[in-house]
Amino acid sequence: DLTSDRAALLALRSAVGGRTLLWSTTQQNPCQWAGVQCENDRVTALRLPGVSLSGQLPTGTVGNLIHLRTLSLRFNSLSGFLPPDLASCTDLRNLYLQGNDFSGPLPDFLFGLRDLVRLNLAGNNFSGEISTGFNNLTRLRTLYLENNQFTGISGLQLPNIEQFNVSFNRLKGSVPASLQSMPATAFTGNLLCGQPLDSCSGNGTSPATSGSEGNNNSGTKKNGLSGGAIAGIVIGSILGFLLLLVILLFLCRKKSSKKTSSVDIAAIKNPEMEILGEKPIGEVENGGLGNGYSVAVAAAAAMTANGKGEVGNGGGAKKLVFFRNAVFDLEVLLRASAEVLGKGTFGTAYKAVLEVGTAVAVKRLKDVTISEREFREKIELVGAMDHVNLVPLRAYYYSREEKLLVYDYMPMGSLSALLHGNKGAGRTPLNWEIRSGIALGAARGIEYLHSQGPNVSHGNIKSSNILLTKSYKAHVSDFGLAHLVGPSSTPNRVAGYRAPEVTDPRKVSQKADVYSFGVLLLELLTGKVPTHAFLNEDGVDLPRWVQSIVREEWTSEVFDLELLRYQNVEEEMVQLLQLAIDCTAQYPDKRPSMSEVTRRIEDLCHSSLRDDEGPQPLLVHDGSPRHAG
Ligand SMILES: Nc1ncnc2c1ncn2[C@@H]1O[C@H](COP(=O)(O)OP(=O)(O)OP(=O)(O)O)[C@@H](O)[C@H]1O
Repeated sequence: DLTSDRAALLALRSAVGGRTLLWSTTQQNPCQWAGVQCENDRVTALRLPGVSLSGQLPTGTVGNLIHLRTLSLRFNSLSGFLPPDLASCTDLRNLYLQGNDFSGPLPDFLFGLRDLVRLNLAGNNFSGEISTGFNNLTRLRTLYLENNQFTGISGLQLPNIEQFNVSFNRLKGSVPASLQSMPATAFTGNLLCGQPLDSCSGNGTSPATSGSEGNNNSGTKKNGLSGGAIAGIVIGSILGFLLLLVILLFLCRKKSSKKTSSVDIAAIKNPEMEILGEKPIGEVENGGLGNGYSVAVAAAAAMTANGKGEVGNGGGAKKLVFFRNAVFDLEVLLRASAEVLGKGTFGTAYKAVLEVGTAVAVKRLKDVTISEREFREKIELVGAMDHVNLVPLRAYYYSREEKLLVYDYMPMGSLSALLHGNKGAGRTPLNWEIRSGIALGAARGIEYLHSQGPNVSHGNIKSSNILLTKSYKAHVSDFGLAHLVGPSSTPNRVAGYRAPEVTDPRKVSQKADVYSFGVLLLELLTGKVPTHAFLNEDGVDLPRWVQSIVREEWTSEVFDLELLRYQNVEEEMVQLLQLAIDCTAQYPDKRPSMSEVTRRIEDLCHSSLRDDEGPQPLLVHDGSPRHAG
């Protein structure tokens, strides 16, 4: 009953201490204690992540909480073996023990916990074989065992597993057949071979064809190309050749019209502009709203010269180049007015609202020091990026005097404004769901950029470059612009996000993007602005401030008060915090890749949605009860 559960919790408190000491023993009902959750007068969930528990877990503590469904003791300093009486907790579905110092081989009783759905033992000192006992756990969907000392993995059959990682152990041999569809990152940092890693043949230790899993198919598959693959290569080559031909023709054509290319936008003889009596674009900078001129009008003026979204075929002017089909009517755009959205590193951004109500954002770049050719090459690459979590660049305009970029307008503005803007009444509270969703969207956008090649990076990740739709979907903006402008135009406010190794803002590596993203995560979690202002206030930057607090084991002190209202997600918050800390590691090599970052955020979003199996089991159509997950 609850009395015995209370006694078990008190035994835990006296054995491993930590912030469980804050539990009020005068309170008879343990269900009120931080991290404890009850149902029907029994403790069903115990979550004590990052509360500096230390030492060995003795029997008679968690093992006596026999109705536990979720046990989370992650990111503490627990050590030694797991208590054998944990075997009594047969209702356990979620067991999170990552980030401790547990050691020894995995105890057999673990494989008697048949209801286990999620098991995370990553970042401990477990050793020995990853036992085939796991094959008994048919409900298991998540198994994280990375960063331990495991030595063997053969015979593992987990056909239902969805999330799996055994990277950075001491595993040898071939990857078990049932796990070959997992990404290679699930196995890296071991001496494993075979799909999805390199083929086993050649090293003599564990050839794929004679591997313990005996997957002969995978061996033969790797050695020869199928007819389809050969046909694909041939067709691909022909298409590539044709593409090259088209590019060459395009370049020749461009060269022949080079003489006319210095005509700028203001010089375009456009009747619409004369009717409107607009000022030249150079006067806009200080005028902003109300000077009777809009950048969009200038852009539209440029666009209407041939009515097809391209200026100057034969007129001698430059082109406003669209990357995709024009989504707005140019005639309508002509009548749009612009308002200043703000000045940024690369120039001023304007919002142009069309008569029909649609809006575009137009950015006027300043300090573009690179040549026209280089600019066009780089901006073409930017325009080619296409992902749901990027702000699409619709078009650009280049002349000696003016460089304009036309983007989709994002109605909810930036994450920065959302986090640090209106703090008063009427503000929409930013709950965990919104924040973690933004983190995930932004991560996916950046991951996509990084997937374009090892040298493709964003270069300017920060909260004012994460723009939001009405449903708070995150879109990464400004990608690639850092490579277009001179170093002089980088203001101090970027400094809070910049990785320590970055000296030239035009040369920002992917790992430096990861650092900036880590700072952004910290900003999301703490609600603090990572600028120089912050640095002056506390004498250290945001990553170091957070690290110092976490080191002092007061993890929850760092979180934004608005977030702390959502106690049931503290586990996920701590996990995201840990990720942010990993991303802001001083040395680039120690930081995770963006795809790893995305995966980890996906996992924790996943677990915050499905971590708790509520008191009411879900009913499936056949009427039998089914637990979520
Ligand atoms: N497509 C867009 N939709 C809505 N708002 C935008 C859009 N692009 C930029 N903004 C907003 O306009 C303002 C100025 O943006 P801009 O990108 O020029 O500068 P920044 O993001 O503050 O700094 P940086 O230039 O270093 O990225 C910012 O508040 C930004 O959130």
